[in-house]
Amino acid sequence: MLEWLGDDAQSSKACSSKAHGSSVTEGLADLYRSKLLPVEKDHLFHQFYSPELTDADFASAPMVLLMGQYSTGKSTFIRHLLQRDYPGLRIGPEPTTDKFVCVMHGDSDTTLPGNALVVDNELPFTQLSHFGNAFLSRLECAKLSSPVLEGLTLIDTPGVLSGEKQRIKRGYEFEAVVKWFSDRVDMILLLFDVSKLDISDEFRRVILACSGNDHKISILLNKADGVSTQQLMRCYGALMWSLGKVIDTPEVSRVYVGSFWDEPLKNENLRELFEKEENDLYTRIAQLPRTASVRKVNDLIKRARLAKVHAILLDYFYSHMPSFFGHTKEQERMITDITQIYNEISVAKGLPLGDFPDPRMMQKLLSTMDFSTFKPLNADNMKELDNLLSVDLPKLLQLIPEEQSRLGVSAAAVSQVAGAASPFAVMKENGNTEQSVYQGQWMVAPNVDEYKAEFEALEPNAGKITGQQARDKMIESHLPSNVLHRIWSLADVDKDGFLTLPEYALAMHLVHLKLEGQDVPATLPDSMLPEGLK
Ligand SMILES: Nc1ncnc2c1ncn2[C@@H]1O[C@H](COP(=O)(O)OP(=O)(O)OP(=O)(O)O)[C@@H](O)[C@H]1O
Ligand SMILES: [Ca+2]
Repeated sequence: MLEWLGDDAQSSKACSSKAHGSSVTEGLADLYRSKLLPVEKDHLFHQFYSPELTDADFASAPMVLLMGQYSTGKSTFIRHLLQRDYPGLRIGPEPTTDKFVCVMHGDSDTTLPGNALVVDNELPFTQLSHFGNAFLSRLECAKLSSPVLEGLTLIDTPGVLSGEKQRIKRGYEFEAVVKWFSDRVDMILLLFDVSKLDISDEFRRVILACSGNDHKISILLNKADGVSTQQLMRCYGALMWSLGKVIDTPEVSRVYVGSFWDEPLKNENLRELFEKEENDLYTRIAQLPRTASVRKVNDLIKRARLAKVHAILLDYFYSHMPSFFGHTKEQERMITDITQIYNEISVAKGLPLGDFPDPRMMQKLLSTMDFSTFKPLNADNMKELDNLLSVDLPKLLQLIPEEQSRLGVSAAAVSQVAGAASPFAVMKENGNTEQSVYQGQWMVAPNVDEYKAEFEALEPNAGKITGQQARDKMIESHLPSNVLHRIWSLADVDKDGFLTLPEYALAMHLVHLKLEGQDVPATLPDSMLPEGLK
């Protein structure tokens, strides 16, 4: 359902893997090492803020972080997006996911425990080792082959429960981990269940941990088919109201309303809206590989500006230490007066106050340090850093549109409908791997005769019914359109946009199987086609 590129699966693979190893990301890694890292090292940047960046931090696929209170449908959403389960996936009405799971592309299905994940230098998770063993035992990587994951990594998270007990039981700082991820991901999806809109204190803290990354937040109002249209409108209002108390400007975040799974809709009234919303969301997600390059450059700009201010700040502390006596006293004075010092430096050097680090955080860290061990500014290194900010990074930003067109990443291709003939004009199927019970044969084969009367009642013309006629009939099942679309793609065997009786029988048989709880097969080998279609 989420096809990265046009029709040609092969070329799409080639392009999407190239997209992360692109010249922009390589250029960024080189610039970081030659022009920013020296300043970071001179002035203990890694002790104050975040560790040294690795090549994997630059080359990694874009990431989407899914968060929500328990049972809001996070894991189900991932299954829906991938059209299959990830290894180790558990779904249920009780709190089920108890780990952070990095769901990423791999040639075969495997899971990797947190300890192994954080020592893999090829992956952008090495810094997570700082959160300690209690966290690592709650971290996992699930690898699987999926076209969606070729351009994207998904982070499933444990549902947020309310209550102090859960906090203590965890043994690691949930919010700090969320902050780490939210700084690095490209999109944060906050899931809500229409029937449980209250935001617990715990979840509020988790959302607050994302602050500074508010622009990455999208909201997903899930299970929306479970209420009437009128109730839904009320829910929407109530959600914005409660979010307004947590996020500064919740109206800026896009809210996607729908029911993100493959089951029949409980309320048909809003089918069209849900389809459009789902389509919009998937188009947004499909565009992430493209926007990720811009995000990476912007993140580096942010980091470089902070490193500059930080270097000047530490140089100030160093040069204001008395030469002989009164070290401790002077140091304490500077820590107390830190905001005044910020102002002084801001004016003297023309640096915006917004670039300065949180003064309380600085006061805490500085209180354990000896200012006389800091280094004065290295003029050459600072010149390189200024050059990075004023010349190199802006130049790199300009390169991005060109690179994107070369890679051929086209948003239009993503939301393109599969074969104009499909009356379920939603999304493309994704050619996923066969995970179902079929394995090339029916348990109960479709019986064409059974559907004859039904088919005749639709008044076929020259032995065929139109896509529209089939649509009206198939929609009676209340199945969501993406499922009906997949069924249609399998049943319209000759792809002429019409259904003959055997094709119709095949379609309705698949509809009935789906309603009985079986998955729609990914492909139908000839041996599974009814008589008359082989
Ligand atoms: N769109 C939907 N409409 C109705 N029910 C749904 C929908 N999506 C998921 N569910 C049901 O909600 C329950 C919770 O789903 P799921 O386990 O995916 O949630 P979760 O957010 O991952 O939960 P946890 O935080 O506990 O891991 C399951 O019983 C699932 O079948
Ligand atoms: Ca889950």
